[in-house]
Amino acid sequence: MPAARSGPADRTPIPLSVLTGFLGAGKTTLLNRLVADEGMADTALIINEFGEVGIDHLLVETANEDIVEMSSGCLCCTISGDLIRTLEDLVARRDAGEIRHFSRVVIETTGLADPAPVLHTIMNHNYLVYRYRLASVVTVVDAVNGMATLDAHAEAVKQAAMADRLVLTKTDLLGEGGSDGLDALKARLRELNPAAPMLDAARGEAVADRLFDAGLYDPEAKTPDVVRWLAAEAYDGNGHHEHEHEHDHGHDPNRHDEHIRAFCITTDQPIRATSLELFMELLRLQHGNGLLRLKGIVLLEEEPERPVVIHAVQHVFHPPIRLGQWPGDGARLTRLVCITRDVEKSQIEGLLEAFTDRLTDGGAAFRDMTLSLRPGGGR
Ligand SMILES: Nc1nc2c(ncn2[C@@H]2O[C@H](COP(=O)(O)OP(=O)(O)OP(=O)(O)O)[C@@H](O)[C@H]2O)c(=O)[nH]1
Repeated sequence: MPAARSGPADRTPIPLSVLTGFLGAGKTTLLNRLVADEGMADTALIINEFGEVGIDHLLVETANEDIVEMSSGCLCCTISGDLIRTLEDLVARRDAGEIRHFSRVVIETTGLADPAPVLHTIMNHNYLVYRYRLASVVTVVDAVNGMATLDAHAEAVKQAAMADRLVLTKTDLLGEGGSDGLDALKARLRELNPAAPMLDAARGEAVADRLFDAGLYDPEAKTPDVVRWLAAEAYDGNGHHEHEHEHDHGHDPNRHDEHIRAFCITTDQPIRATSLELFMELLRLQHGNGLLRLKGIVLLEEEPERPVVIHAVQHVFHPPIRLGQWPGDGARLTRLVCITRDVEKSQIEGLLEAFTDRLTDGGAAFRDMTLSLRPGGGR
């Protein structure tokens, strides 16, 4: 196996994407196409079994029993032991130059899997959290059965709501008159998840670069591209996506979608660094389960010119990242985009206000009472 390493090991955290989607949605079919995609050349793909992905014709070299290299350069590996071991092993072999250098990891989850525990596993691991960072959640949705699956399964709704990219499969099977159904499915997905681009697999749109380069960092420039990542404008406007349980549009109130909220909270009130930590901690404790995704850029009182980027998937918060300057038009505004299940905008807004309110000195009471519990709390 050729080693692509020269000099010291690259310690830049490796972007990691999770590919999910309901049973039979078309994950394996998509992966089959992707392993031949040149855009996968620097990717290590983690799947459950080689048998599921018909890779034999693309196989170039077998590094060992768990890892094979495709003609595209994509490394394909099965889970050996558990996911933690596989990820540790991959990065150790890359550092040692035993396998081809890769700069992206994609993990395929099984059909019923909730992607959150996969991310928890990695982000709660003392070492892996520094070697990998979440780039994107990609959710495959079947255009033929998608509506029925969303009606029947809360997990499918959750998978769609927490995605950074949505891939529609089987649109080729819709035929004449199928476009109404497709439009309705797209509208439903858009309401669940206002910002995630939808890519049509049958039209060849689901290529590696469009699927997996959805993280905070611009893959070319390797600098944070917060404006693209937050896509805060997708949550603006008519408030339709913030559907605060009005039940005025004839939906079955038991539909799983009715539990999902997608909204953006904006404020020009700065927050102190310690208050931000407490805000995140309380958010995690009170609403972690329902916080499907949270992405944000935050105005700090101590250093208003250097915003902090925060990112959470349910109970797990990434280590915050401090930027050198404000992105885009430079407006110094805290923006939090949230996709939640059974958590209202007013609940998160209220919590943030408690920590930014000048009258209460930015939640001084909370801070003073709780800081002693968190020795050396900041990252
Ligand atoms: N016509 C058509 N068939 C598709 C497409 N995507 C998937 N299929 C078919 O749908 C079936 C299920 O696809 P898979 O790729 O196995 O689905 P999966 O999500 O991996 O399924 P699980 O591993 O069971 O969760 C297979 O028969 C595929 O051939 C598509 O875009 N068009």
